Amino acid sequence: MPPLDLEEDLFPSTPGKIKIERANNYAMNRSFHRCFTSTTTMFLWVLLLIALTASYLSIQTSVDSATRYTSGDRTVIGGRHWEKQVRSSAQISRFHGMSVLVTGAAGFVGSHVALALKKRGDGVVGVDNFNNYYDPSLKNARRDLLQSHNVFIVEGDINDARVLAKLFDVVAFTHVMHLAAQAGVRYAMENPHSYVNSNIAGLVTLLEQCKSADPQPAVVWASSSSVYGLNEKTPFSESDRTDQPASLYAATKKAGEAITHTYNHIYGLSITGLRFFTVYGPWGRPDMAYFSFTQDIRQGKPITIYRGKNRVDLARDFTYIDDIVKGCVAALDSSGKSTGSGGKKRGPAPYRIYNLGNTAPVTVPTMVSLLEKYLKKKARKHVVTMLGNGDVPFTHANISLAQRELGYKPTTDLATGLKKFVRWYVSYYIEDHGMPVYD
Ligand SMILES: O=C(O)[C@H]1O[C@H](OP(=O)(O)OP(=O)(O)OC[C@H]2O[C@@H](n3ccc(=O)[nH]c3=O)[C@H](O)[C@@H]2O)[C@H](O)[C@@H](O)[C@@H]1O
Repeated sequence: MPPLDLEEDLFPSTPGKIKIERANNYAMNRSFHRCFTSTTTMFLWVLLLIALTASYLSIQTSVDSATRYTSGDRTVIGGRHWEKQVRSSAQISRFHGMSVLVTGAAGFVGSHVALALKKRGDGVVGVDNFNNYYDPSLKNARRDLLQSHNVFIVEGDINDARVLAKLFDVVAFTHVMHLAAQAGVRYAMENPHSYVNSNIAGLVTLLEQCKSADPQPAVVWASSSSVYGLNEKTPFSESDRTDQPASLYAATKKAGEAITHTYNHIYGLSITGLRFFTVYGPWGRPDMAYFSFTQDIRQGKPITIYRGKNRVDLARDFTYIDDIVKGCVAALDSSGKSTGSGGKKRGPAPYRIYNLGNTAPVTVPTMVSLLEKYLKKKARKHVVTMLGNGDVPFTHANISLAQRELGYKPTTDLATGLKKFVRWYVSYYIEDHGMPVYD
């Protein structure tokens, strides 16, 4: 009689188990025969796989190197379809409109700025590496939103000079809105190299492309309020010292300001650096406190609130996204031209730095109580003394320079802005997924 569960014996969980447990001849013969047949089949499959892999690799090497990249929707970068999408996205539909390359276009600020520019008739092309620093599905959703407004986002890294060169081959960008960066203050202790990679190496790769382009674009880019570091003089003004950063993140942004200055000085690139102050709002970054607190409060999880020395509450000059977008667009509009071309400077070009804040610092516990109100749920608060993790106790922007030169005037206070954020959060995460709005 053959053993009943032969299949199980042929795939023993412990190698050799079959011999010990089932040693009758019939089983051995059948096993040997089956094993032999399956080994031959497997061998043939392996041969086939090797042949397929070899032919795939040979096709790939014969194709232009730039076409090896593929975009998120598997569009071949540099291919005809890709080029058509880039051109269509860069189409200007208003008199004296700009064509803008937005880096970090699937990010929080990038997606908002890209959409605002497109809506008023500028040509916009995005580039983003869709990394997983936070949930990439949120970035994909932002991409879908932009796509529905005919803004195409190329999936590529700003460190990839070939992708940037391809983009500039296809479109003579008048402006670059550079928002791609490794954000977050505390994460720099976990992954320091990602800050150097994006905020320094990536910035230089992008500037190299901009300086060589003919015509050169004007560059507007995101610096950070964190460059004021351990300063105690408030509010922070652009002319204040920025030589005592409290985090590696801040240090890379400060380095970015120095690097952009050299490209302005040597190559005549028009540069505007915007020091953003804790930007928040709909479609925001889940790593930021207001966002992660919202998630935790909703789920009944405890939140950790940092407190300064002597039990002083930490405070931030929280700035609403719509105000930031207006500041970015005004900076682009007023940027002035780069003077060089093909890597040669032909005269001095503007170099500007502005604070984009709200000028109304709010403490973290007050921010939490606003969230509690809008979520209709109490937070489980765990208050701890601020760790030496790169945080600064207080930020407060002096925005008079941006007010004067950009016409920047923030209009949204934290209560109004957080209410809008919670409304978006509920519609995006809860209503869209069929879950109850409030617990
Ligand atoms: O203004 C800026 O330049 C920076 O603003 C934010 O940095 P931060 O102000 O630290 O924003 P959050 O991480 O949202 O923290 C806000 C406040 O909440 C506090 N916090 C954060 C996290 C937490 O678990 N508990 C807590 O009390 C922080 O100490 C801080 O005072 C952004 O995350 C940076 O990318 C940006 O560059």
